[in-house]
Amino acid sequence: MSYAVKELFLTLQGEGVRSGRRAVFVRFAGCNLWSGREQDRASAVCRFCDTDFVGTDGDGGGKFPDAAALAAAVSDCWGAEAAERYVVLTGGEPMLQVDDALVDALHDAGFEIAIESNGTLAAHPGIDWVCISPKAGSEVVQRSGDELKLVWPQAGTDVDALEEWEFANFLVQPMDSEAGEENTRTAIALVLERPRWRLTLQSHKMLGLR
Ligand SMILES: C[S@@+](CC[C@H](N)C(=O)[O-])C[C@H]1O[C@@H](n2cnc3c(N)ncnc32)[C@H](O)[C@@H]1O
Ligand SMILES: Nc1nc2[nH]cc(C(=O)O)c2c(=O)[nH]1
Ligand code: SF4
Ligand SMILES: [Mg+2]
Repeated sequence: MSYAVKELFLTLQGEGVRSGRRAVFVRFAGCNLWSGREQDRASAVCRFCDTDFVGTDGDGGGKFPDAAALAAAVSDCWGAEAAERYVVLTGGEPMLQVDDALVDALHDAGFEIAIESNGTLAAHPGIDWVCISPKAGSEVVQRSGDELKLVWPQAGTDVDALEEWEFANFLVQPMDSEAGEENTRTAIALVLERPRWRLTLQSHKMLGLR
């Protein structure tokens, strides 16, 4: 299978439990909860997306003809260091494209594989670190993993129901929007009410990283 990748870059994981870790990010093109076009945002299932995932024209992006080609690009981007090789598959929605061949090729290249997914498609069982970020109004089928990252606030979210899901970590991330500061305050209030949850901030945005 070929893969449509918007951009591919080296940075630090900015979000979640593994925030601060050196990682290659592969941002797959396309999402099943929004077309990515501004004129469709108001009618999309997911309306707060902070990301351009349309097309393959970003830095390091392109159409990769097969898993070996994409794994080679990830490896080149990481560099020679053999230890702690770490790749984050994101998007758009990565589970629209991630398959056995890609998971095997990345593992063969020595990478630990993380995913950032909206959870509407089952995560590939070979992925080593599963982060699911549920979207109100969508049907989440992937209800287990390493971290559940709830962007807050989202009207229509049943937080009690989310707490029944099988995640090792429950994180709340303020929604980046015009109401950003208020969103941070309400996220803090959620954590103060519910000790099981922890606050995570999008540190890459504060640090000027991608
Ligand atoms: C762009 S999404 C791509 C992966 C996948 N489609 C998903 O939604 O999880 C990457 C992460 O950014 C989060 N995110 C998107 N827009 C955001 C915003 N405006 N504020 C805070 N987090 C946001 C998502 O919830 C997700 O955890
Ligand atoms: N530095 C950095 N960390 C991230 N963690 C999750 C991201 C994403 O867009 O999936 C992201 C991102 O876009 N940049
Ligand atoms: S599901 Fe993820 S990529 Fe898709 S629109 Fe929402 S935040 Fe953006
Ligand atoms: Mg991002």
